[in-house]
Amino acid sequence: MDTWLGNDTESARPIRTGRGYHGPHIMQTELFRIGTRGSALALAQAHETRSLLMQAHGLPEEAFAIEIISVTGDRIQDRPLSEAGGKGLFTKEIEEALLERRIDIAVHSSKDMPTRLPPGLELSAFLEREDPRDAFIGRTAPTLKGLPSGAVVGSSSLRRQALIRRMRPDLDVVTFRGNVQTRLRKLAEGQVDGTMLANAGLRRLGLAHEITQLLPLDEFPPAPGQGAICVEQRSGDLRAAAMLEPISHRETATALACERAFLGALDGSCRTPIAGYARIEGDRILFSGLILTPDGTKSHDVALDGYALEAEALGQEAARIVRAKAGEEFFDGWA
Ligand SMILES: NCc1[nH]cc(CCC(=O)O)c1CC(=O)O
Repeated sequence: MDTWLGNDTESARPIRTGRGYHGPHIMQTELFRIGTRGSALALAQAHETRSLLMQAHGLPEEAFAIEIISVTGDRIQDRPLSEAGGKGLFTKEIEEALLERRIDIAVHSSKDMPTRLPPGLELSAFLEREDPRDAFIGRTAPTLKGLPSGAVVGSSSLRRQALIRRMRPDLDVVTFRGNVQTRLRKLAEGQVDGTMLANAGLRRLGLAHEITQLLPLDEFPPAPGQGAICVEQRSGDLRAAAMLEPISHRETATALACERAFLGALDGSCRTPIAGYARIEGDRILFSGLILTPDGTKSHDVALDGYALEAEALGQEAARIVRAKAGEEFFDGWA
């Protein structure tokens, strides 16, 4: 068994943790393995999670191993992911590693997580959410509204493409893939006049200075889960649950339960432009959702509030409302 204190019985003493849990099931000297994709953003998120765990449990860095796992979504670079089909392009191999016990937890962007997880796995922690807004990075104009007619904006997200077309039908929206750094390089090379990325991701990468405009939430609502890191574990793994419990952020978890219920009830796939954002105020939750056609010409919105305790039911209710407003034919053409 790998331990970070070595197998020498002298040094393999139990660790006292600050707020510790001391159940007999917990082998505190055993390495805790954190699985992640290898992109710079994924690694930044895994490091952030590790720091929080170190702080919460008074553990040194050596208590953790960060395991990089290659996923299909990162290997496909030549076509839009919506064409590659299937859900979980960023999660499948990582979830296999979890189920095979090669890792103890997996750190993800909530936005990339399918609403239904494989049996035996669960999302057991959501870290405090970063700013959920989308950011515009303009090369020839600082704002989306300031771009001249015919300017080219690159985005790989169907939601962003639809929202840009809704706001500026006169722009040329092109598919733009690659990780954050690749997209910034393509922008600098002049392939496009501007691009959109999540403020949260840019901040985590120390690239917030590249942003020329932050889009308001009402004009440019984010994807469900945007800006929130989530952690997945095997159901019933008490050691992982105890490790994650102190770093989980309750308000974020509540907001995410609502947003993911909305997405799940709409059966959101990669081909459906769906936006949804929930915020907590005291014991209340306020949700707004939007569905669009990919060309941005038609959209239906919904805004609801309720008790935070009913977050999931509120998300489902919002989905029913927006579905009824849109009519089933709205989904037919492009579902
Ligand atoms: N699909 C890629 C992805 N997944 C999560 C983020 C941003 C970080 C976040 O939303 O937490 C990004 C990049 C982007 O949209 O700019």
